Amino acid sequence: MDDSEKDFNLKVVLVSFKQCLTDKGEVLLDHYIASWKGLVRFLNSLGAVFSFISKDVVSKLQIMERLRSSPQSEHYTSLQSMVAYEVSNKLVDMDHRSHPRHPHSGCRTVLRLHRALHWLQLFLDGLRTSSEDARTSTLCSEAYNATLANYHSWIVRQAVTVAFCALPSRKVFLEAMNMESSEQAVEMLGEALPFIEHVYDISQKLYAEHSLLDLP
Ligand SMILES: CCCCCCCCCCCCC/C=C/[C@@H](O)[C@H](COP(=O)(O)O)NC(=O)CCCCCCCCCCCCCCC
Repeated sequence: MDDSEKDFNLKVVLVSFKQCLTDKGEVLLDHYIASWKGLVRFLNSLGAVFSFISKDVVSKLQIMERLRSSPQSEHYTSLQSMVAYEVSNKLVDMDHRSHPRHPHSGCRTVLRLHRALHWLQLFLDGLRTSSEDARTSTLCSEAYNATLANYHSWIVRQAVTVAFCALPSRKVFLEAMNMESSEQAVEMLGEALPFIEHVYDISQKLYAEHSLLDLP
């Protein structure tokens, strides 16, 4: 963790998920993208071993930013408006095709990030509730095996497992959050997690209602 990251506070990133939600329960895409950019910045601070992961997230965020700055941008203000627009205009590949027509639809791109948000939620909760001597790599892989692993190829799963071994101890990880103490970091996780869970739950319900949870 180099000094320039010292002023970077994970709490700001995790709590920023709160801004994604409107009082009507919409998930605003600009804030969703901004929160993910914060997560990528934190991930990059953990070391180059995770660069293959952050590169994939950055490429997906770029797809979403292109949609947000396209002539159709007003349809992409929220996940709800995005789903309504892409589904009603048949801009989403609903099943595997030999020649995908919409390989970079907003719906399928956000679905990949949405699944990763579930991993993050389980990992952070594991970090929060585990004992002092818990191994971060175990917490990470347990959360991964319960979520993203189900959607990844064998090769990706192998690469991820190797990357997990590079993770610092729980104590060092909590310190990397730039809070005063481990206790403060655990408390912060308890405050921030509900915001992530709320965004995840609303997105999950939206995707389930439109049968979009298995987009290729
Ligand atoms: C803290 C260490 C971070 C461990 C991250 C665990 C999840 C690892 C997932 C690795 C996948 C990377 C390779 C990409 C595979 C893609 O094929 C695959 C599918 O996309 P496609 O259908 O377009 O191909 N991509 C994905 O599933 C997206 C994966 C995104 C993973 C983001 C992981 C979270 C990053 C934020 C970490 C911040 C940690 C903060 C903790 C205090």
